[in-house]
Amino acid sequence: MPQINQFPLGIKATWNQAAQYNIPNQQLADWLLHTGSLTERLQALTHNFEVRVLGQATIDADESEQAALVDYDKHDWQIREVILYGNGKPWVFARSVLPEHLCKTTWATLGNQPLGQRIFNDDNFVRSEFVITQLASNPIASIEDGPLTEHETEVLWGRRSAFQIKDWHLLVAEIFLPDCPSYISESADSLNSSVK
Ligand SMILES: C=C(O[C@@H]1C=C(C(=O)O)C=C[C@H]1O)C(=O)O
Repeated sequence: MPQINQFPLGIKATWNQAAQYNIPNQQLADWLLHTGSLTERLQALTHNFEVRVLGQATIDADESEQAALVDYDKHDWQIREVILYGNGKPWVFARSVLPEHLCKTTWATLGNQPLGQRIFNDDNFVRSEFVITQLASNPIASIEDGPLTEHETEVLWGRRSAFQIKDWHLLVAEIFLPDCPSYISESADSLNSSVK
């Protein structure tokens, strides 16, 4: 797996409601609007799953993220960027805006555990509606050496949603990278040959 040393990468995107897009197929729509843990869904497709933390630090969120967090000006925040790998391939680039208070208390030991393991094992979390984006370029292209992907995908799709737990809000954005199973037909033969 290539050595990765750039942080923050950021996500330069315009986010809109799903209804404003012509999502090319039902399978991709199902992945983009999946309300359960993305980590768990990906882990079910591979015996080799890994979270690679690109960085996590107390740095400013971008304008779009600040606008999406109603209490952005009231608290300190950390940016966390990770790549979720399946079978050694980069499947998802995720960027989260997290309350520094949670990062220093409840999630002080998060490290390279999936954030979803904390969120989806706590019934107090409430998820907002997804907004969707399409990216013309791969957000991790600048840090991946070697062939980026075997799968030709003109456009990359992503989603973002806010979570609330008690008085805290956080934002999670996930870009499905070219090798993500979300783009691979789930007919039994093609999926087994592509992602296992
Ligand atoms: C929110 C989830 O956590 C995943 C793991 C993340 C992390 O470890 O930073 C970020 C976003 C997700 O892809 C999830 O599994 O749905």
